[in-house]
Amino acid sequence: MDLNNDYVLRTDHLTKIYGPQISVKNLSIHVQKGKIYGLLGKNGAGKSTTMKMILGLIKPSSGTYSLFGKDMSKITNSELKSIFSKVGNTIESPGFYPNLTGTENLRIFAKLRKLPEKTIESSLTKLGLPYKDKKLFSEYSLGMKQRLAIANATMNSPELLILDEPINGLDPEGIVDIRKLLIDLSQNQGTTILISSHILSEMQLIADDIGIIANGALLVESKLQDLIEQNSNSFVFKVSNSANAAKILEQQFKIKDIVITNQQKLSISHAITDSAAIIKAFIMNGIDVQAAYLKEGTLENYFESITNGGASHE
Ligand SMILES: Nc1ncnc2c1ncn2[C@@H]1O[C@H](COP(=O)(O)OP(=O)(O)OP(=O)(O)O)[C@@H](O)[C@H]1O
Repeated sequence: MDLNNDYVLRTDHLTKIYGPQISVKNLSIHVQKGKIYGLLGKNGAGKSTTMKMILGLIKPSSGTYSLFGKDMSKITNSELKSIFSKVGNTIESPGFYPNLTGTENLRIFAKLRKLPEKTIESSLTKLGLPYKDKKLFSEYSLGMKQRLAIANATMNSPELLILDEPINGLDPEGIVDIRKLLIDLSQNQGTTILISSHILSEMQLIADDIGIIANGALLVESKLQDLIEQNSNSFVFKVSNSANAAKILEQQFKIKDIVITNQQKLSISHAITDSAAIIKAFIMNGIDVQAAYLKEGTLENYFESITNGGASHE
């Protein structure tokens, strides 16, 4: 990534230790102005802990971070207030009152921020929630609760929006709505967004940049596009003898970029068009073929390969 860029948020070796547990380890991430940054990791990877440190909800054990160019370990209380007035988030998960409606709940937060009534209506409408209806928060579905949290976080048009797993619990229609909203906020309003998720197919559709964390440590930080291009399609064969199969690919088909995964699996690091001819050649040489398929260069496949196991899909 371009390290000379204009960062709205930057962490520098941020670390959080709970007793024997290192929840976040030397994490340095760089979030550029107006971009959507996807913080990706399995459950327990350290995403929420990172976000809580950035929001000042928990204190880092070591390391620093800056918001809007200000080193947060060196700022005054009044600067702190003005910086956080430009940040919206869904992590503090405002104690929404169960016995109030969505509108009544947002009205409380709007009053605290001195926002007019019309922002409540427009925030709710943008998130597909009813304005001034009778449904109590306690009767909301998980998806509606998520939408209300995002409506609350975006109500004061924050410059930086920090969203912890905002699409968890949403139905497909809800996911599309949130995707459109976030892309609109980033592209048309210049909002910078840090979003955590383990739903990689969705992150591939919205993120500009990504950081992948595992066991609290950053494994990779990259422009999403670069990462997808560098990890393009591959073609996989599951066979009875991968060493012999590799020889046939090299000698008969002049294919060079072959990766032997194990005795029964190998892949070619690009898409191929003559898989039928290859399978025929394998069989004629006494090699059984259990499977032959194109593995797309998706974020999900990349994530699986570097985290050694696969994303959580719950
Ligand atoms: N207050 C705490 N005390 C002790 N350990 C904690 C505390 N908060 C988080 N942890 C641990 O730190 C690690 C990272 O947790 P964190 O919630 O940041 O992960 P996450 O990536 O957000 O995962 P999830 O998606 O499940 O929330 C986990 O092992 C968790 O058990």
